[in-house]
Amino acid sequence: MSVESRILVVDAGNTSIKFTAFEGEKVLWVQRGDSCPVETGFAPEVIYFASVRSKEQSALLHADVQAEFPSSEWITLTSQATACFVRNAYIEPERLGIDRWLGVIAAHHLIKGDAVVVDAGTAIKVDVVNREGVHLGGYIAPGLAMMTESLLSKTARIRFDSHEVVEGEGLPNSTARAVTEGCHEMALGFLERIHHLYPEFKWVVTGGDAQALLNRLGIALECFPNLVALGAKLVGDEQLRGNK
Ligand SMILES: Nc1ncnc2c1ncn2[C@@H]1O[C@H](COP(=O)(O)OP(=O)(O)O)[C@@H](O)[C@H]1O
Ligand SMILES: CC(C)(COP(=O)(O)O)[C@@H](O)C(=O)NCCC(=O)O
Ligand SMILES: [K+]
Repeated sequence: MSVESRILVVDAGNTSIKFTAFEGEKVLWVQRGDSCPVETGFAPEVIYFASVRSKEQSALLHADVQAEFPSSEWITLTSQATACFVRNAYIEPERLGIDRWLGVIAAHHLIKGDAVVVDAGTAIKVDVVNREGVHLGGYIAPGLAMMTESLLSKTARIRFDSHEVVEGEGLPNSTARAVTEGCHEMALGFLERIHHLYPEFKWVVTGGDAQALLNRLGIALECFPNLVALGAKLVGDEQLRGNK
């Protein structure tokens, strides 16, 4: 594979799909959407595909992307016991979400030390990996939108318009603030409890809701929006070298 190889990473989460175009190690562009970007002028030699969606949805997305890039080689990434000098904590390694696996691998290679990885998306995932690259395990909790949605769908009177969600002073004094800030506090309390256990670890955050959480979290952390894509690049490149 040439140094300037063109790679497309497809990271399909349960809410959105992130498409990341690499030329060598450089990220040319990132697009978030529900289907493959078209007319990008980008011709990837290889596509690294990471999906946490169902087999059926993943197959449909595979077909959609391959139709846009028919001559590209395809590598579907799956969670393994080891990859890129990282060891998976799961008893059944393949059951660890591929987004979590790739985030842990990227964090290990970026931080090169003890790290806690927070990925705030459809779900909020927290994974711990030590400086030796041993994944110690982690948590899955509902994401911010999922928490709000569960309150709306399971109650008769929790109803509010998006324009009612405003920054306020003091305790929430409206349904919109009570729900929005209650869900934030749930997530923040969850993360701060874990921080008490791993205060010396470097905290790394990614995911579409990272910013929504970051500015209220009293923890020193670093945001890597492309963490999962970077992990996919590392794992895909290792697999590609192994196949040569
Ligand atoms: N352009 C966007 N489209 C969709 N969700 C977005 C966008 N920007 C931020 N978000 C937030 O990111 C969350 C999805 O985060 P993401 O990490 O993409 O989820 P997943 O990987 O689980 O699909 C949404 O719940 C939403 O709050
Ligand atoms: C927990 C997840 C659904 C999170 O996915 P996302 O929030 O990106 O949609 C995904 O990591 C997953 O399907 N995990 C499998 C179960 C596990 O990791 O134990
Ligand atoms: K994700």
